[in-house]
Amino acid sequence: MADGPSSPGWPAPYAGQPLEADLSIPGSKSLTNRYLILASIADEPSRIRLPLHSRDTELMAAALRRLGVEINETDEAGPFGADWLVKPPARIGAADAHIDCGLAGTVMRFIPPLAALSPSTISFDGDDAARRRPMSTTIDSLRALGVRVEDGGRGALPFTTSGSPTIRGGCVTMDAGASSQFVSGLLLAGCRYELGVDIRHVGDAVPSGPHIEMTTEALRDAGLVVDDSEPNRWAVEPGVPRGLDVAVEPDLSNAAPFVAAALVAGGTVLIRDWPTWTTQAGDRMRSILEMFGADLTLDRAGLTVTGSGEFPGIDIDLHDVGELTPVVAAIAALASSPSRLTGIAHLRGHETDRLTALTTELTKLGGRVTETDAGLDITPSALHGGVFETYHDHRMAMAAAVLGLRVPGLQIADVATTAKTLPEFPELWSTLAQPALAR
Ligand SMILES: O=C(O)C1=C[C@@H](OP(=O)(O)O)[C@@H](O)[C@H](O)C1
Ligand SMILES: C=C(OP(=O)(O)O)C(=O)O
Repeated sequence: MADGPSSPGWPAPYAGQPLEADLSIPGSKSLTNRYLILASIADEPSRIRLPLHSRDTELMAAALRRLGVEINETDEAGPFGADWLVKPPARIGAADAHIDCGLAGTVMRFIPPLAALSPSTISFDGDDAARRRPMSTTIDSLRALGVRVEDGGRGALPFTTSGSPTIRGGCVTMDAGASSQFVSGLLLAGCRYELGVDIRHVGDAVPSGPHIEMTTEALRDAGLVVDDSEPNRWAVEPGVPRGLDVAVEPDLSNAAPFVAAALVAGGTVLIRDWPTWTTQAGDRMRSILEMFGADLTLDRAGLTVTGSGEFPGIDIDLHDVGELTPVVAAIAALASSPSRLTGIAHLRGHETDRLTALTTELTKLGGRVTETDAGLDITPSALHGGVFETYHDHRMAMAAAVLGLRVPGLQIADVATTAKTLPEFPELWSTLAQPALAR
C-alpha cells in the first residue's frame, strides 16, 4: 500500500460506477486517548475495548507508560487489534522521563497537565511540525498552577515540566481560542489536583465544542462531578476516576471520507455501528451530508448514506467540527455550485496550516479556492490529475482520496500519513467499492 519506489504517490482509486460498500471503521482517537488518561489516574485497573491502534494512540500509551502506567494488550484481538488493560501507578511520573508527542494534539495538550502531578523532570518534544502548533495556553496555565515549565521562552515544544503530587489546582483563566484541547487536557488531569480545577476562558470563541463535551461526559461517566452550566467555564471537582470498562465507538471523523464517497461517486455506503448518540464531532457529517443532498438512514446496522454524484455547494460554519474541513472542502470542490466554509481560522494551527494546504493543493488540480480570514470559498471547476501533497496531515490524504473518486490520475503523496489516526486507510479505501472501483 506504500507509494511505489519510483511513484510520486499512491494512485487514488477512481470510481467508474456507483459504490456499494459495507464497512467497519476502527475506534475513535479522541475517545481512546481520553479513556487512556482517565484509566491512568483511576482507583483500579481498567479495560479499554476496541481502542484505536494508530500513531496518536500508541504515542499516548507510550507517554503514559513513561509516567509509570502499565498498559498491556489482551491476548485475543479483534480485526483492528487487541483491547488495552490499564493499571495506574501508585505515583504518576516517579522518575524523570521524555515524552514524544509526535504530531498528536491530544498528547501534547493532555499529558503535560498530568505530568504536573510529578516532581520529576518530564521533557516533551515532537515532530518538526509539532513545534509549530500552539502550546502557550497549556504552558501558561500550568505555570499559573505552580508547575515549573522551562520552554526557553518559546511558548511551544520542546519544554520540560516539574510539578508536585499535591498540586493545589483551583481557578485558572486561559485563552482557549486556538484549541479546545487546552480545556480538555486540564479538565482530565485536574480532577486529581487538590481543589480540582475551575477553568474560565477569555478570548475568541473556543472551537470544537463537541470535543469539550466529550471530555465532560467521559469525566462524568468515570464518576466525577463536572460543572459546565455557564458559557466559557468548566470545573471538575477533586476526585479519583472509577476504573473503566468501556468500548470505544468507531471514529466518525475517520468515517467522514467513506460516507462522503457515497455522495461524490454515487451509490450507497454503510458504516457499521455508527452510534445513535455520541459526543463525537464526526457525527455532524450526517447533517452536513443532508445539506449536500444525500439520503441517510441511521438504524441498528449503522449509518447508510446514498448519493447520486450530483449535489449543490453549501454555506457552513465548521467552528465546532473543524477536523471535518478537509473532507468537506473536497466534497465542495466536486459540487455543482459554490461553497463557503467559515469559522475555521484555528485550522492554521492544526497538523499543518490546513487552510493554506487545501487552497494550494486544490488550486494545483485546477480548483478555484480563495482563503479567507475565517475559512475557504470554493467554486467548483473541472479538476485534473496530479500529485496531492499531504503535509504530514492524515486528513489532507483523506480529502485527496475523496477527490480521486471523481478525478482520474490523482496521486496522494505519503498516504502513510493516515497512520496518525487510521493506519488501515489505504486498505479500507481500496476495498470501499470493490468490484465497482475501476482503474
Ligand atoms: O480533543 C480532541 O480529541 C480533539 C479536539 C479538536 O482539536 P481543536 O480544538 O484544536 O480543533 C479536534 O480538531 C482534534 O482532532 C481532536
Ligand atoms: C486536528 C487533529 O488532530 P490533533 O488531535 O493532533 O489536534 C485532527 O485529527 O484532525
